[in-house]
Amino acid sequence: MAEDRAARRDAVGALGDALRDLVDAAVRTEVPIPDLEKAALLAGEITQLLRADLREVHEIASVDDPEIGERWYSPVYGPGSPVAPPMLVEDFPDEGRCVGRVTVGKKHEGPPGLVHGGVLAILLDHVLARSARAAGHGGLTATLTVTYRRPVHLGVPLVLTGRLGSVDGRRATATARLVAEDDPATTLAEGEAVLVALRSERASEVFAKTGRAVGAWTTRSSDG
Ligand SMILES: CCCCCCCCCCCC(=O)SCCNC(=O)CCNC(=O)[C@H](O)C(C)(C)COP(=O)(O)OP(=O)(O)OC[C@H]1O[C@@H](n2cnc3c(N)ncnc32)[C@H](O)[C@@H]1OP(=O)(O)O
Repeated sequence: MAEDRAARRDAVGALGDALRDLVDAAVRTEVPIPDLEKAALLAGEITQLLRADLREVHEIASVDDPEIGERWYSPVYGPGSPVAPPMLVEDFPDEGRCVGRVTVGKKHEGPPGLVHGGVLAILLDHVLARSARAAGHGGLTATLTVTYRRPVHLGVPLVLTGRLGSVDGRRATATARLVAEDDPATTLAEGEAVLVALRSERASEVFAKTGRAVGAWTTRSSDG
């Protein structure tokens, strides 16, 4: 079974890579209209193939690991997600820190040539929540503050560092910083968040429709 899941994860990742290439080509192409029309038909055929067996919208993917918290279709880091940049994230739980590495492409453009501010917010939110989660203080984002200091260009390798700050009961704070890999001294954007772990009875209520225990995403590790 474990081997089946590993093989499926590989296949999901390969499809994700192919679809991200497709999305990149789709948002950059200047081919003639007949070619656009042909591409739309071909895309429809792929959709039909995949729709033969779909999860319900609340169902967790068979490739996911809700106990650890990894999600194969995360819009931030999911190997299977066509909309994920995707960001690669490394956890340093003992330091309450995580580091994300990402290069944002055309599909996430805001002002011409620049990364959309909302996309920067999702990337910051992820490393903020994840730095707390990695250190055992998982929770939902209650507040998120983003400060945009410099324009962030498409196609530039970026590094995001999230750090757990204080922990007080179910509430934790975290801070994050975004820089270009080749200019780590210049802050491009900063994030601050308050993360609140759900009470376990509330978590059961909120996530009932998934039919699974999802503590990895919502509660402190000490809550089980
Ligand atoms: C390996 C893979 C990793 C995976 C890593 C995962 C990364 C995923 C990142 C995704 C993060 C998200 O997008 S999360 C999704 C977006 N966020 C949400 O959907 C949250 C929606 N909001 C809510 O459900 C609620 O408002 C909560 C849970 C935030 C709080 O409700 P509650 O649980 O009833 O809280 P309550 O009892 O009132 O308060 C508990 C304590 O928190 C404080 N508190 C509550 N709200 C706030 C607030 N906005 N600012 C300050 N403090 C607050 C209260 O004062 C109290 O402190 P005291 O009196 O005890 O001192």
